[in-house]
Amino acid sequence: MYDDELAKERAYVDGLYSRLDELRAEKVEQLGGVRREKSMGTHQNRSERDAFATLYEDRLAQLNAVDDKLVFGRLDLDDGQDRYIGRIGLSSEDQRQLMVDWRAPEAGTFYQATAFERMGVRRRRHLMLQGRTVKAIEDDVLDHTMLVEGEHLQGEGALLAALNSKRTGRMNDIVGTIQSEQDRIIRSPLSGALVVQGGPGTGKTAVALHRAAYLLYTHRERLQAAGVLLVGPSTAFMKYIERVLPSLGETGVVMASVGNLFPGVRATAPETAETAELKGRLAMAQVVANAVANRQRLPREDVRLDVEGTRLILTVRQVRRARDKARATGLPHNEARLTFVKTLLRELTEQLREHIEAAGAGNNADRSYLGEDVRSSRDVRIMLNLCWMPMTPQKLIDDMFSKPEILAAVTPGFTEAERSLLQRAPGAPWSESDVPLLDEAAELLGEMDATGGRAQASAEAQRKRDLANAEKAIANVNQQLEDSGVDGMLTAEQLADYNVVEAAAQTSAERALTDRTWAYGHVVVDEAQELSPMHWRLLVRRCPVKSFTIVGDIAQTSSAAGAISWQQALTPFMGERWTLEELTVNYRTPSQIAEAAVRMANAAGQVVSAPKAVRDGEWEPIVDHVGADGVVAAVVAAMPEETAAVGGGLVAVIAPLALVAETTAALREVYGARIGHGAGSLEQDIVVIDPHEAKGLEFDGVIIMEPVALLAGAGGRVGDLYVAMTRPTRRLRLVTSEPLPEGIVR
Ligand SMILES: Nc1ncnc2c1ncn2[C@@H]1O[C@H](COP(=O)(O)OP(=O)(O)OP(=O)(O)O)[C@@H](O)[C@H]1O
Repeated sequence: MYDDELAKERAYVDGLYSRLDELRAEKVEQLGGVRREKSMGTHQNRSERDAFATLYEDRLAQLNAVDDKLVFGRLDLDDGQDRYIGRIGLSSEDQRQLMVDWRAPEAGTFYQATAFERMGVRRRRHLMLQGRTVKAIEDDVLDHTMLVEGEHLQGEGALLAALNSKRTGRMNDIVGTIQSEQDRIIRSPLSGALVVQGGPGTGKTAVALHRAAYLLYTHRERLQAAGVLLVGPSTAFMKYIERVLPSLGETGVVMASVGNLFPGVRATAPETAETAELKGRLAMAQVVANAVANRQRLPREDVRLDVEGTRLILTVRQVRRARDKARATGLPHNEARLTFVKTLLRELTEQLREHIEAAGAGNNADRSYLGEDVRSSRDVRIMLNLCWMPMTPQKLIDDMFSKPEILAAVTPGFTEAERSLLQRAPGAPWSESDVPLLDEAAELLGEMDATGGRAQASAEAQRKRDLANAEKAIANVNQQLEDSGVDGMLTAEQLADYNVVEAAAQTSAERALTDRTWAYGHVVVDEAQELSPMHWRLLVRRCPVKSFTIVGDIAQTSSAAGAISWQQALTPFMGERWTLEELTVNYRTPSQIAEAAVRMANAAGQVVSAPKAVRDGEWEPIVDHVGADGVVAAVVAAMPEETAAVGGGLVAVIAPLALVAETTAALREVYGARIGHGAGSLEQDIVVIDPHEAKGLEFDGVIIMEPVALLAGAGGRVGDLYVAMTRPTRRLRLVTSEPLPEGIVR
């Protein structure tokens, strides 16, 4: 019986792959066609062909990316029809539906139907493929009249098979085994902010990625031009997840770690918890505003300026009036500078004219050069810059933190201790908590080129005003819709429209990455508990319609600037416009290890959501007590046992930052290139990382070094140790020179 069914499914799946190959060949043919014609015809013809070429290339890339496990399910329905569910939709040449895209409404029952609520489904079949071959099938029979003796197919559950598979250092999609509580979240409406709270391993990252793919599919018209931004905690994490969306047939999502959210800056410098917390406070927005105002200075007294041998006087009053006029434009600093400079140049030119006329010197021809004389005077240029210096965000923030007199001037109300937390050397590398400050500065400074390329500056200023108007209009429309109880997402089209500013041949994603003012249609934030209020302020700027998916676990917060509750973190930015969903099942960590992590957190006085683990493991956590100088050696000694236990899987050593380098070196002496460390080293089978880098990742086996140090480094929170303990899918070992934190051992 089973073999017959298997043979039938194999034949059907062969047919699906043949169709996929046919479509691929078609696209290759079409692409070849437009490429051959490319150099001919008018400019318009060429650009049309370029557009077609891009379209075919995208479709071809999508067809290539979905090859692995193309299909994973089949539904048998009450009406006698069956329906195959796969990564994309496929139809035969005569438009017969062969396979439904998992995101289509009619595929929803594959994830939602239960024996209690069948939703018209008699049987759900999981097809488990290896390469292009169906290796096994497994049925959930929902209609019990179908349960004929001997017909109920057995086999290891598709879910457990996925969970028990060895980790590769890259996240896989879960499209074949999405559980119903996850599916409900993935398919939630687009508008507003959705917060997904869930303990470790509950699939938050998986859900966030599948939701991004779902939203792009379901709201393609609204989202394709504006784009979707996905924000994660670190570059190692972004690398870990980077293959998931392409495997779901989506390549257009813009992905950025928190440190990369400001174009042109890669912020990775470490920083103390106290400094990060202080820089993350909302009060820093005012500090940055003060720093900008500080660059709009008045001279202490009237100044004399030399213009071609003539002495002119610039009064404090004149400068103040010009400053007020420039500020009244409401433009950002660099753009308002034009008004400031023009006003003073005009007044100084007038003064020069009066001097020359009074002296009876010069003729009309000379006078036309007066303006130029004033503009090119060294004294005048220096004075104008001193009073209103054009600035880049980088220079503003760097000066503010490295020049004590500026720092003191812009931080009234701060204590000396707080100022010393902010102080640093000029040109010091950027940290993650600098990113929102740079963004805030860029917002207040505007574009640099305000006097040089005037046409460009005024076009840019016009664009900014248009953008601001559109945002205002959106806010109004949203408010009206909200007041009348209607979903407010009509506005994404408008967004898309005003993003199409310089419609170049770039994709939205490419443009969005380099454009700080890009307004996304939706933003997905992973590990969101780590974000400071200033980070949230930046993210809301990136998505004025406030359409967000926010996933995280409050108990895993380890940043001192991070969230204590979702309410506290989000209310300042979203008001009450957010809803909370919870995920309750832990798919990663075996019960023995998950329970030890919860006991440890509880013993430290922290309440954590304790999701139910779907699997029991083979081992309780293993503990090695060693002398203070024996920790590194103990890790090296334990490694053969650990790698053997996970049989070729991935092993991670999670160490306090201070021990990472020494441990990596000691392990390399034995294992050479098998040892990776730091971001992007997940291809090796043994890695050494610190708790920050471990966020969001998972490994077959984990060795934690000095758990007490992880607790101590986290400023009273259990986040780092809790995160580290919940990374393994199979085995956990702790190597400690101090008494173990309470709760870990039963
Ligand atoms: N429905 C599912 N089917 C198969 N695997 C799943 C499913 N849900 C989650 N998983 C697997 O469970 C593991 C944990 O998922 P994920 O990393 O998304 O959890 P998380 O909630 O983001 O965890 P953390 O907060 O601890 O980083 C991953 O290997 C993921 O593929």
